[in-house]
Amino acid sequence: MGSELVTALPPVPRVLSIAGTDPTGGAGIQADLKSIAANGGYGMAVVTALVAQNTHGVRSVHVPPASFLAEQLEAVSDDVAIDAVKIGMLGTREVVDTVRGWLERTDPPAVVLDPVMVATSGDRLLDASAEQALRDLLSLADVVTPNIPELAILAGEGVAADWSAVLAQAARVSERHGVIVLAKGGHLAGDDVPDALVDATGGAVSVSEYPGARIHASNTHGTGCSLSSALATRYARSKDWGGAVAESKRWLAESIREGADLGVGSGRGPVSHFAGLWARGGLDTRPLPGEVEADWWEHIRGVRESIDELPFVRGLGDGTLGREAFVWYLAQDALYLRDYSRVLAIASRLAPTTAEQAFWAQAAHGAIAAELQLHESWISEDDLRDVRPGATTTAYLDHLLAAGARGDYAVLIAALLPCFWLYHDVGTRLHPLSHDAHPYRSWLDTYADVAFETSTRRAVELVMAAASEADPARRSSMRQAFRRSAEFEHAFFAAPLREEGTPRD
Ligand SMILES: Nc1ncnc2c1ncn2[C@@H]1O[C@H](COP(=O)(O)OP(=O)(O)OP(=O)(O)O)[C@@H](O)[C@H]1O
Ligand SMILES: Cc1ncc(COP(=O)(O)O)c(N)n1
Repeated sequence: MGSELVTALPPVPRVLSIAGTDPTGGAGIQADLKSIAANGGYGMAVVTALVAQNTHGVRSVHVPPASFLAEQLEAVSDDVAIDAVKIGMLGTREVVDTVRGWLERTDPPAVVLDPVMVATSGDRLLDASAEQALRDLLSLADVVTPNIPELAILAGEGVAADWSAVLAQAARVSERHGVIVLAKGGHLAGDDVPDALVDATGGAVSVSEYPGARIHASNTHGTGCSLSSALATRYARSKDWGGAVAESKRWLAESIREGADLGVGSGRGPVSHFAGLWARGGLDTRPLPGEVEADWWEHIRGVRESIDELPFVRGLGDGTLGREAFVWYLAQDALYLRDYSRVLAIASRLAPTTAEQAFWAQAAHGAIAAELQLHESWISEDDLRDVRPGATTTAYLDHLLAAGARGDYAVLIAALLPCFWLYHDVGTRLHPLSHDAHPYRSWLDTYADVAFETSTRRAVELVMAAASEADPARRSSMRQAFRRSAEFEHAFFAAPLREEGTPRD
C-alpha cells in the first residue's frame, strides 16, 4: 500500500552454486537453483560435471575440462558480487583443485560445502583419488554438510554407529579442519532425523541440535543438495548459522511433505521446492495500481453512465431541478457528511502509515467542514432538526459504518473512494454548466474546488496501491465494497426525485 507501506526487505542475496547436474531437476545444480530461489536468494550456477541421471540412479558422468570450469567461475566473479557459495559435486581432483584456487583468489563471504561423494543410489560422484583433496578444501569453507557415510570419509574413520558417535566424529573433523560441521541424520535408522551444528574450531566443542521427525516418503532425492543451498542463502541474509539451519530444515521438511504428489520419475523422487510458497502465495501476478484503477473504473461504467442520465443530475445541470428536491438532497447530504466524516476518521485510525493517517484525518475534517458550510449557505441547523435520513442515506452510511466496524483498512478505503471519485467525476461535467443566472450557480461552483481534486487523486492513489498489494481475495473484497458504494452514490443522486416515505412527502 503506497511505497511507504512496503516493509523494506533486505537485499536479495546473490548465491552461487558450484555443482554437477541432474537433468530430472531433483538434485545437483537444478535443485540448488530452486532451493536458493525458494529461500529468498538470487541463484547462479557454475557446472562442474554433467551427469546423466534420473530418479533411479546415475548412468554416466561427463567432466568438462577444468580450464573451462575456471572460465565459468571467473566469468561470474569478475562481474557479480557474490554473497554466498554452495559447493556440491566436484567429481575429480582437478575440479577440486580448480575450485580451491578460485576460492583462494575470490574469498567469498560465506561458503557451504556439501561433500557429495556417493549418490543415494550408490553411484560414485567423487573419484576415490579426490577424497584427500576434498578434505583439504574443508578449511576454505565455513560450514560442511556431510551425511553420515561422508562424515566418516572426511574423518578418515569408520561409519559412526549412532548419533552420539556422529557428533563426536563431527567434532574431530571440525577441530582438525577449522570448519563448522552440520552433521545430518537422514541416514539414521528410526523415526528421528536430527541434524547438528558442531563447532570445535576454537578448541571447545559447541553442539546445537535440530531435531526432526522422519517423513515417511520416498521423494528424498536431492535433500542434501537442497538443504546446503537453503543454508547458504539463509545465512547470507541473516548471518546466523543456527537460525539458518533451523529455517532451512523447516523449509525442507515442508518441501519433502509436499513433494510426494509431484509425480516426477518412478524411483526416488524429488522434493517440491516451492510447494509452501505456492500454497501461501498462489500463482497470481500482482496487478499494477494503474491496472486496478482502469479495471475498477470500467467495472462501474454502467453506474457512472446512469448517474449522468438521472433526472436529478440533469435538472441540477440545466437548472430545471425543483427547489424542494434540491433542498431535500442538501439535507440528506448534510446528514450523510456527519457519519461519512466519522468513517473517514476510522480510516485514519486504521491507517498503517502516518502519511495515510494524516490524509484520512484531513478528509474527515474536510467532510464535516463541508457539512457546516451547507448550513451557512443553504439550510439552517433548525431546518435539519426535522429531517430524517432517507432510506438511501441510511443504507449507504450503514455500508460505510459496517466497513469501518469490520476494521479491514484496505476494504474500508475502497468503500470510501466512490464518494471522492464519483462526486469529482460528476462535478467535472456539472461545473462547466454554471453561469451567472443559473439557480444553483453557487452549488455548481463548489465542484471547481482544486483542493478536492487533489484529495480525490490522492485517495485514488492510496486505494489503488493497497489493492495492488492485496492478495486476490482481499482485492476482490475491496472491489466489491467499491462497487457497492458506487451504486449507493447513484442511489443518492436518484433519491431526491424518487424516494418515498421521506420528509418530502
Ligand atoms: N525422510 C526424511 N524426513 C525428514 N527429513 C529428512 C528425511 N530424509 C532426509 N531428511 C533431512 O534432509 C537433510 C539431508 O539429509 P541426509 O542425511 O539424507 O543427507 P544426504 O544423504 O546428503 O542427502 P541426499 O539424499 O541428497 O544425498 C537433512 O536435514 C535431513 O534431516
Ligand atoms: C549432481 C548431483 N549432485 C548430488 C547428488 C546427490 O543427491 P542424492 O544423494 O539425493 O542422489 C546427485 N545425485 N547428483
